[in-house]
Amino acid sequence: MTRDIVIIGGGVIGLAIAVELKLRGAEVTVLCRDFQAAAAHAAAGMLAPDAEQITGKAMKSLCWRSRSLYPEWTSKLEDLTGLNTGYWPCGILAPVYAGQERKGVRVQKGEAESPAYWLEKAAIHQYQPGLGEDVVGGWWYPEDAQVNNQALARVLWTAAESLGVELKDGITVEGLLQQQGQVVGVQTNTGIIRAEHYVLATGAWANELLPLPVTPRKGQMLRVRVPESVPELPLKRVLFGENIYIVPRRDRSIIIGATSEDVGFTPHNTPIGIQTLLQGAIRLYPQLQNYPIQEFWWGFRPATPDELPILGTSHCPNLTLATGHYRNGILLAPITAALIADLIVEQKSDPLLSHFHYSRFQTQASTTPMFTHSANFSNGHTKNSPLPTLDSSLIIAGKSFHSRLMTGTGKYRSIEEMQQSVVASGCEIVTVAVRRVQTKAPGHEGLAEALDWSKIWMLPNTAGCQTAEEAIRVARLGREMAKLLGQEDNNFVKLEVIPDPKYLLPDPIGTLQAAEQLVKEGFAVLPYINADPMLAKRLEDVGCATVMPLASPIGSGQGLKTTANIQIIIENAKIPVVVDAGIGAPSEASQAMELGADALLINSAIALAQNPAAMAQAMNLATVAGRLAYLAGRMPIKTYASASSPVTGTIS
Ligand SMILES: Cc1cc2nc3c(=O)[nH]c(=O)nc-3n(C[C@H](O)[C@H](O)[C@H](O)COP(=O)(O)OP(=O)(O)OC[C@H]3O[C@@H](n4cnc5c(N)ncnc54)[C@H](O)[C@@H]3O)c2cc1C
Ligand SMILES: CC(=O)[C@@H](O)[C@H](O)COP(=O)(O)O
Repeated sequence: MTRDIVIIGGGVIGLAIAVELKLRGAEVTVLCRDFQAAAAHAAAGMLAPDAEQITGKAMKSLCWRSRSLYPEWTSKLEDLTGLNTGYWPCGILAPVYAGQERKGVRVQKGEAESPAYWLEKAAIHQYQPGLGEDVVGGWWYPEDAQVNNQALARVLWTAAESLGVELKDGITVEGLLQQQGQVVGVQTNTGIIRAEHYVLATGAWANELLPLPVTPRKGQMLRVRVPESVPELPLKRVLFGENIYIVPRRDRSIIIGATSEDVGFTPHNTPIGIQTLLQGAIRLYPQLQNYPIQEFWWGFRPATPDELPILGTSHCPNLTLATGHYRNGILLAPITAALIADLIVEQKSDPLLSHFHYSRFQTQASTTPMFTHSANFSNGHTKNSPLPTLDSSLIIAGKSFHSRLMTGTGKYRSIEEMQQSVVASGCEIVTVAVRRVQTKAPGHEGLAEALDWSKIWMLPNTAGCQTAEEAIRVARLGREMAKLLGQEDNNFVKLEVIPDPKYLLPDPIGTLQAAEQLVKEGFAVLPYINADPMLAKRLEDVGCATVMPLASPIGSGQGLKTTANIQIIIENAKIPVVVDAGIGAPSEASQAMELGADALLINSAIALAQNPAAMAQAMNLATVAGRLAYLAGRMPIKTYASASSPVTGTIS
């Protein structure tokens, strides 16, 4: 059984899963950037699959199952905590105006598990006094309900705490550290945290960590209060109109929501947003106009292109996805928790989960292939690609990159050739020799200005440094250089300590000393080393961000001469392994990636090609091909031939 689980995200989904996993005996940690920023607090708390007119058999079934879990689930949480969730099976009334009847989508009683009743004008006004005069009828959904989502979020947090879940608020996960198809840790703002299994439940922010098609859909809300002069609760059920809903709580507050805006993570309430809500609410239920306003707020729904959640396994066997719940995350919390816990703890996959798997987005021709960035294919050939694209980002010191090819800037015949090659390579990281830029060495004049540093991440290198002390000094200059070029937060340095100009072989002792010091100073250190597995381990232990073993001497173009040692380094490293130097041809680039290298750094083979830009593109394709081949898994090598066509079952 999987026991040690980290959940990233402490919204309603992350906490519901945490509680469920803990109740099933797992050790659970929840890492949450900001509990208060979760959509869980911003929602209205409607449990409304019928009023929302959820279509699609699988989604309907998921929603109905979740709604039916609610009474037992909330009473279990209330027993655990002694707190109230405000669950209220109040039903939802959906009044309509002339011309707005929801023709053709009516759920009639008996058609499914969820009844709905049409009320004519007289009936609806009698059933719910105080509706706007122009309401001409409406649907009554008796099974829909509500929960006080803010109370629920608190109850879930308290339940998790009392069960012994480790709750860490204020922790941002900056990257998923992956090695050989597994998540081996998460890089956080306070260091690396490791577990056996990980759950991604970061709501609208999911694609900061994985290239999932989850985007924020902003919703603005407000709350009014029933004045004391009104003795009875005037509303005892949710009113659900076109683009407006009114949710009365038992504590006399009334929630009015919600806008649906595609504005990214733009914060704040806006006059137009609030005006639209107030107009809609007053038309539906006019007496609201005199109720005192208590509060405005906004939140971000995690939306997906098909408006369905992303649930289940991922490209890594020890990473489970639970995000993209869009408008129905409060409703779907109990079923999500149950299905995800079944999957992780019991390896039991409910058939429903197959409808919500992330891979549905990979088969659409128009969608960027998941986990592999299209920037790797600058001619766009991947648009309809049937390639297995189960790759994730390259993460170095918590920063994610889609391209696994890094390039350099030296040895080009002209700045223009260098610029074209960088573009053709699709690379996102370019290394720059700090000393050569500072001294404006030949070929390095105007270099800093030649690239668009808003798109390319600079990797300052300490080329030309013969001792640890020199390298430390140049690394500090490099950090300042990156800052001057607008990369304020760039703390990367490619550490080169090379005493000998003939073979350009790095000094292992000087490199280790400099690395230790630079890590202490807060650098993300990427040390260039001979392919020495022991040294690689020592550098990892002192906190380097990667190791960069050489394939063969710098600029030699001899290709992979250190295969066996690189293989050992890859096998043992928990940080990315970047094969650097000596790659001469795309076949060698591919070969290094096929071994399982996380990335490559190639300079001379591109700069010295007859057509550098074409070679850059070839290196790009080879890097991607090698990576895919590594992920796909090479067939075993056999001593003897083995017929390709089956011999069994043939006609004799
Ligand atoms: C205005 C509005 C009204 C809504 N009304 C309803 C409704 O009536 N009924 C309903 O069912 N649903 C409703 N929803 C939708 C529902 O709120 C969401 O679907 C649900 O809250 C999603 O839950 P979640 O846990 O996935 O994400 P969230 O609740 O947003 O939680 C995500 C958490 O992850 C944390 N996080 C993000 N990135 C990181 C990181 N890198 N490291 C660490 N932590 C991270 C965030 O800080 C946050 O705390 C509404 C949403 C909005 C905005
Ligand atoms: C630019 C740079 O950092 C080089 O020192 C690097 O090692 C690349 O080597 P090749 O030029 O052999 O690709």
